[in-house]
Amino acid sequence: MPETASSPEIAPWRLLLAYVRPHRPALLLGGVLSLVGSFAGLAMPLLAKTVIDAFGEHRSLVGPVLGLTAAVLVGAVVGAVGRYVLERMGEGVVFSARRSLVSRMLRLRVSEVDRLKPGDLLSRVTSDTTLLRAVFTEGVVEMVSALFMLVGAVVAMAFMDGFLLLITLGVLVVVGSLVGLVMPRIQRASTQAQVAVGEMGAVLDRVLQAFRTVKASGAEDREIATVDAAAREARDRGVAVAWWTSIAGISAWVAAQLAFVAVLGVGGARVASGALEVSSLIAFLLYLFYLVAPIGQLVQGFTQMQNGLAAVKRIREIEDLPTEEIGGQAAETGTAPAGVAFQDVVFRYGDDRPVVHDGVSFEIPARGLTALVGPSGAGKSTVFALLERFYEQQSGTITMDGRDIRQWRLPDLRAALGYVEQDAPVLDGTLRENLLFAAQGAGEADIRRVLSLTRLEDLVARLPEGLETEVGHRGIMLSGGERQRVAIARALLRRPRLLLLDEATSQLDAVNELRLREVIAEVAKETTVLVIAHRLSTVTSADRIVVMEAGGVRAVGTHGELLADDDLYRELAATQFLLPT
Ligand SMILES: Nc1ncnc2c1ncn2[C@@H]1O[C@H](COP(=O)(O)OP(=O)(O)OP(=O)(O)O)[C@@H](O)[C@H]1O
Repeated sequence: MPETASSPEIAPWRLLLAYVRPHRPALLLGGVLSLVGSFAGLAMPLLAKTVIDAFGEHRSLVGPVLGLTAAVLVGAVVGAVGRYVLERMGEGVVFSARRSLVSRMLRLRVSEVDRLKPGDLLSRVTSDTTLLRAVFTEGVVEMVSALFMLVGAVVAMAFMDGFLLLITLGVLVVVGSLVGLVMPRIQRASTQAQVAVGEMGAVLDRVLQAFRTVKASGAEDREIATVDAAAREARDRGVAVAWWTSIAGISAWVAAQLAFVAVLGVGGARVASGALEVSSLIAFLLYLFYLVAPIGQLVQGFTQMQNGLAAVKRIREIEDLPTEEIGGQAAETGTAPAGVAFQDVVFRYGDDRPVVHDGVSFEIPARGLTALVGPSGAGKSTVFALLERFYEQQSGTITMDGRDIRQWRLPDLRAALGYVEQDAPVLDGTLRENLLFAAQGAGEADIRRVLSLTRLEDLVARLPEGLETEVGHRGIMLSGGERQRVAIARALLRRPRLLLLDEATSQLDAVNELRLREVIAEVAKETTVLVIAHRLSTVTSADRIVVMEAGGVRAVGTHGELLADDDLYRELAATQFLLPT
């Protein structure tokens, strides 16, 4: 399977070969067995001729009939084994393509995934990879064996009667040209069909992501119509493939019939004149029909090839996207609370996007609670995204422990951070799996400590199977406050040196808010905590508050200092944090 990225100019068939390279022995074995099967098939008319000749010459039929039977049996068995070997190899190709695609996908940069539609990505991993299987089982090998049959039949026919062969070949050339005209249309339609299936996945994904909103907005019918339009497009493209394939098929069939009539007429005359034996004419006609199947096979194989090539291009588009660079050398980074600093950081999400950070500078010492506040869109969550190195700033420096985070090895940097996103998701699985998600090695004592710290013991006691209870879509749905504390517990189990907590904007009830404040205060005693704060309780108990506005840092201070000195903060406190004025 291809390992390297950025090779847009490589021809798709080369990419296809790269997938099959590790499976060459199986392809060879399966191919040879299939050919042997075809060869047995090819011998059939000749063997039939020996039976007819023996009959005509009053010789024993035992030998020729046994030969014919053996050819049928051997051909069937060997062909079946060859087919199995190829199917098996096809599954292997699909498996390795899926594996490499998934591992590539999870290592993509966040900025790349931002631009992709999840549903389309899903369809590339599931349905496009499936098309690779058919390329080798029904594509390449069928085509090779069809060619073999064609050539074999033509050679055998040449031995029997050159003149009749000329007639046959004339018809074949006409068919070949017709099929050649149709092929590019099949190719175009199959690419469009796959794009349409991907698009349908993307539309469906959008609906499922916002399922409740769709229902609450009464938008079911409209969304059904959107999915329907995408499905219709996929169907139309599929029908176009079927249309052109059958045009190619019927042309081959009509040509064979025409050739049959011509050969029967001319051949009959030649038999009458004694230039040709009856048995040879029969064998010739059998071979003529043998040509029909391989031509159909060629058309079918070519269609599969086109599907596969289109799929390989779509798969490759993902494989060519840049992945994260791990960088640096593994280093012992300790477990002490970390200090961080932003210096003149300038950042935008893309070259054509507006500036989000326009010279952000602040410093946070190790240990204690720092609150980031500011109007919506000021760039607070972006501070976290940059610290996690989901994106890279265009200029300026971000340091942790005084060292530029770009010099850190990425896994080391992230291991030092605990990250709780706004509306942090609960993953499908047990509560224990959710807690251990970021720290697989954590022990029972660690779990108990974190559960007590995040005030989750009551929840665990209430759940029917405690930590082993399934939560999320397939199990018990947790409340907003519980989800948030589970997310904090998950981040804390990592023993972060810096905890990044993006408070959800949704209002928590008084009990949950008190619990959250206690949790944050306690965690801040042990480690550095940086909170994007939307609540008064978090802001007032912070050691320092960084006020952000329009991509810059406007002021830094304690709640009291900022209330006295900063107008924006006063306004925020009065409105956003519900401070009595
Ligand atoms: N992944 C992204 N791609 C492109 N633009 C983004 C992305 N994330 C955020 N932005 C833009 O960057 C700006 C700052 O967003 P950010 O989420 O950092 O603000 P915020 O201060 O955290 O806001 P809020 O308090 O509403 O969460 C916004 O204008 C937003 O549209």
